[in-house]
Amino acid sequence: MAIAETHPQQQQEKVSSEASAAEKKRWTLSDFDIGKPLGRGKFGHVYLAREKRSNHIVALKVLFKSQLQQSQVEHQLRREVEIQSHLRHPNILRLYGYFYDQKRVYLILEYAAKGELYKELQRCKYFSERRAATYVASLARALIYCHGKHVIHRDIKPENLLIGAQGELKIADFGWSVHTFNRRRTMCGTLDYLPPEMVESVEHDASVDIWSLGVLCYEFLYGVPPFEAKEHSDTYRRIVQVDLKFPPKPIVSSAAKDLISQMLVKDSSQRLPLHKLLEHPWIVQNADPSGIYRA
Ligand SMILES: Nc1ncnc2c1ncn2[C@@H]1O[C@H](COP(=O)(O)OP(=O)(O)OP(=O)(O)O)[C@@H](O)[C@H]1O
Repeated sequence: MAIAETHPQQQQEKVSSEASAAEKKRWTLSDFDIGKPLGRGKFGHVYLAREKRSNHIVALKVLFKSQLQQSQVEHQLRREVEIQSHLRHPNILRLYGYFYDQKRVYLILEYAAKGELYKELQRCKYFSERRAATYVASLARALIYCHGKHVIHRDIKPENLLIGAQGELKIADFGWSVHTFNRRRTMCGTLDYLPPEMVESVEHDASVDIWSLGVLCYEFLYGVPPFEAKEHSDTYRRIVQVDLKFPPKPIVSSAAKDLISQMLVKDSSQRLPLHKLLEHPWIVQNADPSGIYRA
């Protein structure tokens, strides 16, 4: 598929290695037929679009440069594009490429046909254990993949999750993600000189995603996040104290509560590692191995 070949890194490499070769293809708006609006975000709009040559359906996110500049998020966007365009996983929304004109930046994204997860959660109030476990397992797999590439998401929540055509979950927003080792350091081999606390800090930092996944698992099953409170300061206090309570309704199995309790642990080194999560009885018994929830 033509469109998959053109993430920015590849464009860059091709341009430098084939400097004298024929002009390298770059995306422009005229490569796409624009369809219905899919939604709007803080910085622009998202449209259904079709790449004319391949007929491939994508979501085209149009961001206004002026708004990005005003909110000083250009740096964040650059990082998001750099990170997301290099990730290939069935549960991570693909970013195929980008282009820009004078006023706008365009992101060519995988189209998630079933839309936003948080709307589904609002509609259902809370999910069944089968559905929640299937989603949690697929997110754990996606995060294991990210962490293996030293990428920490840091912002796992229902608003950042989309649902694909088959019902599979897709992590969509990498705006707060970080690449924990800069490439020079790893590639030059200076890793050898890093002290243990810095080597360990990768694992250590990655455990923030385990916490967020625990919060998300709770929210899937109860319909509200675990440390919710009227005032910000109360939520803050409840998080710091890990004031975790399981309400009597809806009824949730003790296996699910056990898993959540093992993820929402204050000492980050004691949180259940994601590969262990996949072996937890609640996941094994409830998650659909295909990663697809069928109603
Ligand atoms: N790849 C996609 N496939 C299908 N629908 C999408 C896709 N990306 C975005 N949308 C829809 O467009 C809406 C706006 O997306 P966008 O990412 O711009 O904003 P947001 O995530 O809601 O907010 P923010 O501006 O804070 O990032 C989403 O809420 C979703 O409904």
